[in-house]
Amino acid sequence: MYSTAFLDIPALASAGGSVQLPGSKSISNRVLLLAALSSGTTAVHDLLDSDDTRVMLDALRALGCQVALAEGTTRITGLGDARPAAALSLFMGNAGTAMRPLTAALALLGGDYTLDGVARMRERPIGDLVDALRQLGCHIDYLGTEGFPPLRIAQGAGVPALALDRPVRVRGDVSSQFLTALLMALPLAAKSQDVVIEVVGELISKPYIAITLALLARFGIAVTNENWQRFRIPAGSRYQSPGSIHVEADASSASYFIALGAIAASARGQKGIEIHGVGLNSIQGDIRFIEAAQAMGAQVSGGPNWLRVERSTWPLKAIDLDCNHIPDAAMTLAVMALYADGTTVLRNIASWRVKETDRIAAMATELRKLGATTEEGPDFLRITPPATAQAWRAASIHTYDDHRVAMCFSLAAFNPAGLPVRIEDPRCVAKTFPDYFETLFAVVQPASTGVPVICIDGPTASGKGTVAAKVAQALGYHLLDSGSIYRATGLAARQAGLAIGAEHAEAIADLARTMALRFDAGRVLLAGVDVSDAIRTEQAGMDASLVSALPQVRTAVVALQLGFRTLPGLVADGRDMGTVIFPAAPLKVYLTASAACRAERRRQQLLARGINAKIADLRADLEARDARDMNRSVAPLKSAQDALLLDNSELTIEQAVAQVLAWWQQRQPFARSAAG
Ligand SMILES: Nc1ncnc2c1ncn2[C@@H]1O[C@H](COP(=O)(O)OP(=O)(O)OP(=O)(O)O)[C@@H](O)[C@H]1O
Ligand SMILES: Nc1ccn([C@@H]2O[C@H](COP(=O)(O)O)[C@@H](O)[C@H]2O)c(=O)n1
Repeated sequence: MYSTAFLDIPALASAGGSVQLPGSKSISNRVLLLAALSSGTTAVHDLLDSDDTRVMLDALRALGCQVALAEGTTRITGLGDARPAAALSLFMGNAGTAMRPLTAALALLGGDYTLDGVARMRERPIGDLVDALRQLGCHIDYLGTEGFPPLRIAQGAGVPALALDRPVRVRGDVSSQFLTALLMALPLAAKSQDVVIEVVGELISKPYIAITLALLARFGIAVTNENWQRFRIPAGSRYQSPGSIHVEADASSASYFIALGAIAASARGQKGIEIHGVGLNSIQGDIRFIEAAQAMGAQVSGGPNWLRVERSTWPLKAIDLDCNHIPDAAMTLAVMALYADGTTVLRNIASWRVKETDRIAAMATELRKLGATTEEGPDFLRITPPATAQAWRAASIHTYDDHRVAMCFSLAAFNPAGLPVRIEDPRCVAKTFPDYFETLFAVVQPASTGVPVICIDGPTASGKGTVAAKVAQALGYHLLDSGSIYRATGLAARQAGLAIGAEHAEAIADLARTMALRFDAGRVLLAGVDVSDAIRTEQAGMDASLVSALPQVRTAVVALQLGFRTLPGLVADGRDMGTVIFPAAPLKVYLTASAACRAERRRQQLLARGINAKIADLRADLEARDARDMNRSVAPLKSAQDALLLDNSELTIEQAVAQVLAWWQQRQPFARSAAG
């Protein structure tokens, strides 16, 4: 997951391969609550692991449910007749699928609870649900603004006598989650008589209600659906754990990859994108996004648990669509509209205004930043794509703490202008799809501009490694510590009993080419053994300097280094990154510091490892190493002609990092366009 301030996605050209989607958020949180309300233990397979499901799990644990995770299966032991003795404060984050159903369930369980969430949750309406529960006789108070969280459910003395002799009425035209919440909770009250729920107004998002009904049936509650207007829960209803249940992958998450297949040219040798975990028979309403994508020109095939999507009509066809049946996935259509042959209109999407953010306003604003023309109404959005490739702009997409905004705008990186897209706060995808960007990067290829590389070269102990690691971390880029490749080669040569010199150049080059070197979470593994410390000694540095002077060895490790250049970008540190390995890199830094300063830094570094070395010796060693690195015949250490010099003798690490990042920002197009 990317936890950086922003994530720059370079211009993309094609896609191909297969993706496995995470479990559905809607199904996961419904299953968790139903398992909690049942007696016995339910084994939940493929549960989504995300912010919103964690919120639900935390709440269930606080209520007294046992939750155990082992080998990808979550086991929930239901509450049975147990109730928490003391008052509980529950934090719901921004998870509507936890806040609404838990409010109803807790009101019907009895007890004292406070339910709150993040600032946006306090703006998301819940009044219609609370009204319905109050009608029944439940005691619920608002602790802030009327109609919005935080709430207090105050039924320490137990659930009051409920008015079940008449239908419970709830509005269906603001959020279908209110009805879902009642449907999941009211079986608790349907003991000696049927409970009837009556929908007031047109019921929106019926497919989500269909999911609720299907899952209730799996947990033993057979609700009668009377034309989506009345729902009857039969007397004597009891939640019964199915024992084991599988969570289908998220159909809304599939929308980004369906759109990807529709937008991106197939990568060489590939036939579009294959999506696993959800298929044509999905119980989720958002699967009907496929029909919308097909209407725009996508070619979609599939089976029970998989889909394949290929680009067909190009440009895509503009559509005018009532999106009430696919409220979440329809946001993806708004970005597909950027690639259409005219104006697309998405209608009947008023519910977007009360989601994680006001999604109509958010989408309109961010699409405009890219160069599109948009018009928004109370329940529609009209999108006209940029008229020409030149009319596209590199935008920094504000994501409003809304996972779907972040995910769907990643697809703007296929713009014909070859511009990158900046996604602000990429971590927000953790709500439903923590590894979204990693999954995307595994199946897309960059445009001709390539994957960006920042090179940081310089002499020994100038701070290259430290600065490079921090720059990479700030940008979410990969890191190539090229020195460690030479260090590992030196170690491998010693282990093989080879003296390091020209006479063994071929043998050492063979070792370098074939050694099983792996970089894993900051550790260096040689033939499966962690050699991170062994290659950091002063002797290993000298050996590295010797092997790196052998031309055969340098050639042997070129491909390995080039292989690090993967999406979304690379920071490479070494001696010849900017001069030889990545000569076209868009930013090259030559990082240096005075010899005295570098020797002192090295002394401090060794002291931290409990090694006391003389500063004069250290300085002599590093000057000898620099001299060899600078004077060897191949790829000598020198500043690339187009490198920027950074002498950090007088800088802190943070200042050096800030300078490199500032130079990188100057090379980005976002700053200019973000204001526009
Ligand atoms: N302003 C600074 N910038 C970078 N590093 C600094 C700075 N001040 C102190 N240091 C310290 O200098 C030491 C050497 O840094 P580092 O190991 O990153 O250098 P290097 O150039 O990668 O060395 P080598 O060439 O041996 O791999 C580290 O302990 C680092 O914390
Ligand atoms: N691109 C590179 C990187 C390193 N070397 C040689 O390896 C030695 C060790 O490098 P460190 O950065 O880990 O200290 C270094 O002294 C160089 O001789 C290289 O040649 N090219």
